Amino acid sequence: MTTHIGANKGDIADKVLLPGDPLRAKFIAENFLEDAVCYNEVRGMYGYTGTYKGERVSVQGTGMGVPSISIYVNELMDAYDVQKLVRVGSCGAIQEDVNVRDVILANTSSTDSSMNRATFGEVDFAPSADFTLLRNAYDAGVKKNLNLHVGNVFTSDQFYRDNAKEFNQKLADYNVLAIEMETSALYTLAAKYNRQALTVLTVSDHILTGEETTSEERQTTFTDMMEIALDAVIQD
Ligand SMILES: O=P(O)(O)O[C@H]1O[C@H](CO)[C@@H](O)[C@H]1O
Ligand SMILES: O=c1cc[nH]c(=O)[nH]1
Repeated sequence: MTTHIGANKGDIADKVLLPGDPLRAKFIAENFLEDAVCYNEVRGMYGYTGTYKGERVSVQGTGMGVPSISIYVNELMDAYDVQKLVRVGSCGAIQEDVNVRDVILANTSSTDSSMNRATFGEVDFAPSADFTLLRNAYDAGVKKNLNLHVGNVFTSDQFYRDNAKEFNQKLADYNVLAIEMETSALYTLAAKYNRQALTVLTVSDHILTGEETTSEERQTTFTDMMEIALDAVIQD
């Protein structure tokens, strides 16, 4: 047991999918895992372990934002010895050629989170994806004929930002593909613990055009992302 996860060591697989939304964790467990068992309900942040194509896999909700995902990822890596972690999240696109429901693989993440400044001071640490997981997910996405993008995403500390238009335009000018709220922390912690991590995102809304999906769709229908994340995490 840890402060936020009510599981015994061994209840959690060494490969874990990480949706922000705990109900997306439940959906993945119910629709993709065989013999799924719920190991965590603390704070309603569901965690399940089952098998996918014969491999033991867990799925753990992380909540929203860097402080929340950092709690779960620290505990998963430190106390449960999790080795491979793939975030399956939603994001808002800021490029014209990235459309709602497209899938993004984050090879790196920029951020305004203070977490890395607290660790590195003046140095800008570059949080990066694990190459093997990235390659596996890319190959799985190509096989499924997805509209796939690989690039830099922005991990934001704010969902609602005062100077959003100007700020998002600056990010877009520097070729950032989309905005979400957790990846920089996941990649930084993976580097610290020497583990493998990747973020796979589905574009839930387009920040430039205003097009968006419903909360139900965000919870249950981003199945291409879920499948390529599962296929990536079970491969060597
Ligand atoms: O859909 P999830 O995984 O929660 O990801 C995105 O959605 C939330 C904001 O609505 C933030 O957590 C953001 O990163
Ligand atoms: O963090 C997020 C997620 C989806 N859409 C956004 O605009 N931001």
